[in-house]
Amino acid sequence: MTLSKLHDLLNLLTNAVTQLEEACTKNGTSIPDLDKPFNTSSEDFRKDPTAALAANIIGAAALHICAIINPPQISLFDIASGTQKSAAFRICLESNVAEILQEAGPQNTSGLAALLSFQLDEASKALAHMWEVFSDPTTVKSNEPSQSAFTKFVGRGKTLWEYYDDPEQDFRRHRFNIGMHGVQRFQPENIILSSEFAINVLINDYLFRYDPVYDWKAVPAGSALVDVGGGVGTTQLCLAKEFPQLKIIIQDRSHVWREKDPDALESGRVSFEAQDFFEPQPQRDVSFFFLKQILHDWPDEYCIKILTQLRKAASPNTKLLSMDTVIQHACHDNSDFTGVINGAMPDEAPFPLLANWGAVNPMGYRADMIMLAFFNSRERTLRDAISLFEKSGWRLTERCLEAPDPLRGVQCQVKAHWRYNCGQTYM
Ligand SMILES: C[S@@+](CC[C@H](N)C(=O)[O-])C[C@H]1O[C@@H](n2cnc3c(N)ncnc32)[C@H](O)[C@@H]1O
Repeated sequence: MTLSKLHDLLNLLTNAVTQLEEACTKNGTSIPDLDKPFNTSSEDFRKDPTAALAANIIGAAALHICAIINPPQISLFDIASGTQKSAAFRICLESNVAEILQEAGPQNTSGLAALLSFQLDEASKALAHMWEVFSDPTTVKSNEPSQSAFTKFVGRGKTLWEYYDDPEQDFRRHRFNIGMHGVQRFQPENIILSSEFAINVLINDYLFRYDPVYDWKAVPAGSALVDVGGGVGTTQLCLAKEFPQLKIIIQDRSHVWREKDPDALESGRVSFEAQDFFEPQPQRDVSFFFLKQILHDWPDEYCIKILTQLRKAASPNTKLLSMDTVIQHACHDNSDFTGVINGAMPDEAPFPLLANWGAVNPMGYRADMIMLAFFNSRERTLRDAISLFEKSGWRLTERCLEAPDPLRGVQCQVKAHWRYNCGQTYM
């Protein structure tokens, strides 16, 4: 390879630093100072989409340069020894050394700490057994959650959800539920509310577009939204507060339902229902079915069962909103969904970066591995999603990128919001 690629990357990086500087000067923000303790306001600069994108370009270009220039054996050892950092981190976390996580107050930090703790406990243990699953001809191609690394080697025959039902695992189940609050730390605050957003950002001559999730204000009073597998109900709380005209029903397995969010209940606009999503839904008028981080837990065959139950309970006007990661290919994708699915194609990184933003966009791919280890499931590409929904009687009509900074490093578990319509396509 000639050195020109390095020059290209360097130019990209330098231009992005200039853009970031201009955005920070305009907004009166600054970038974090590694010599000072973490402070929530040190992340404020990313609220400006131009600054957030510039930061991503800088990070992606810098890591891309490292990948080219570092000796391969060092890169390999970094990967292989990653468990040392995880082990040290877990000790810090469990023994409360990581006081820094508490600086922003318990509401904001406990979710993140619980999520990290889950990652270092259940998830790390399951991932450690991936080779055993891959090297066994009876499990390597399995699409059954009962054959996953977690079920076979950690849950001793129980899937994650069955494992959490065991009273001995009350602590871990509780931690998982709190950890789902932590997931929100990787998304824009009030992600579900991020409607009425339509920003265009021009950076390094590339146009980035952000779309609305849903125009909740336009929803008629009394409309019912059913959050299927909604956990303890945190996602819906802000929706209930902002849009009191909505009637919100949160469904989950009965064990989770015991832990429902007290704030959500107090609001009086949210009710909880024990409901297995593989079973028929109660017959009633539902305006929205909402699925957040449910489908990625299940292999296709199971997703089709869940979606088909929702389809059977839907009226012609029912919409299905699904929030999940959309995995991007590392190479350029020239699919064209123009006129078929609004906002279908993700914004790709500028050349010569990898189209999927490479190392600054790791979250979706990490989650993909976790879904495999726990459930023999996966994160899906847009094409995967289209196919899944088609097979279940739904038509994917729209994909909304989150706003305002979907490409932010840690946030790159890009929550895409797909809007589905009950069309004429139900079999
Ligand atoms: C990854 S969590 C997502 C929770 C919530 N939607 C959120 O984003 O915070 C998956 C949820 O699916 C629930 N779940 C698993 N199996 C279920 C089933 N058969 N019926 C209903 N909920 C189920 C779990 O209890 C858990 O709360």
